[in-house]
Amino acid sequence: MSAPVLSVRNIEKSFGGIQAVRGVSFDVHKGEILGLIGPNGSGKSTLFNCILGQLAPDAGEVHVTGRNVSKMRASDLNKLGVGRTFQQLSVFPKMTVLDNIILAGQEHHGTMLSRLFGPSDAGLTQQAEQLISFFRLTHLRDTLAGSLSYGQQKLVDAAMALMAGPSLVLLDEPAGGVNLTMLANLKERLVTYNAEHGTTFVVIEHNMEFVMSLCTRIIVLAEGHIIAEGKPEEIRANQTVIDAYLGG
Ligand SMILES: Nc1ncnc2c1ncn2[C@@H]1O[C@H](COP(=O)(O)OP(=O)(O)OP(=O)(O)O)[C@@H](O)[C@H]1O
Repeated sequence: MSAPVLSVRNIEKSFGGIQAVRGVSFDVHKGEILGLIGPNGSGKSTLFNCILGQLAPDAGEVHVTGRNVSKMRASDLNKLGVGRTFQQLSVFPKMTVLDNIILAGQEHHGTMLSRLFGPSDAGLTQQAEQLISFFRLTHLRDTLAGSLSYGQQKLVDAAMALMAGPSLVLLDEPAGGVNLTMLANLKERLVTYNAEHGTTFVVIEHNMEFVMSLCTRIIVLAEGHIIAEGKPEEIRANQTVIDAYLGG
């Protein structure tokens, strides 16, 4: 069997006296859409930031397709084929949808120097156009991103994360603040992208309906450790999970 796309091994992270993540381990295999859920303060963001090289864990390792990336910076992880979105939108409001997405591709492809003096495009426009079409944003291609609805900006954000042609994408609360119609659209597009490209997704999300319908497997964190893991229907019926959410 091939190496997991993502292997998280015994990650620990404390802030002063607060043990935010207490020895978390899990694997994610190619093509999975893994949901990472848990009550507020359970350690999801801290774990995400440790995986993505934005926080140095106190202990543990992160492997991407068998390679130890524990000490790697976020920008280098991106070059290895790991994409991400942020809880806060990362679009530039005064740039068009197309330019935002091309810029995300440029960040993946090269340094500032090569972007200034290298070929201006390198196929990025075509790739960006394809993603714009995929997310059904063609009519907004030349619109300034700042004038889009919040949900539309979330779609642009997702397209930006996919510009690197990543094998693994981490989505940080993709459904936050998005209306129901746009949410259904976002979910359907992510599922289709996953089916067409085999891209692996890991998703932190508070919206239970979204997570239950999007994910193939769910891991539940509480107080910094994993309390349950399984298919959405198993998690929905798990009494330990229900108790954790009710504060039991
Ligand atoms: N930079 C920090 N300094 C101090 N404590 C922190 C820091 N970041 C997180 N914590 C604490 O670590 C614990 C886990 O927080 P974390 O944000 O990872 O949880 P979460 O599950 O993502 O929460 P939420 O769902 O509310 O975003 C919390 O007790 C939080 O207060």
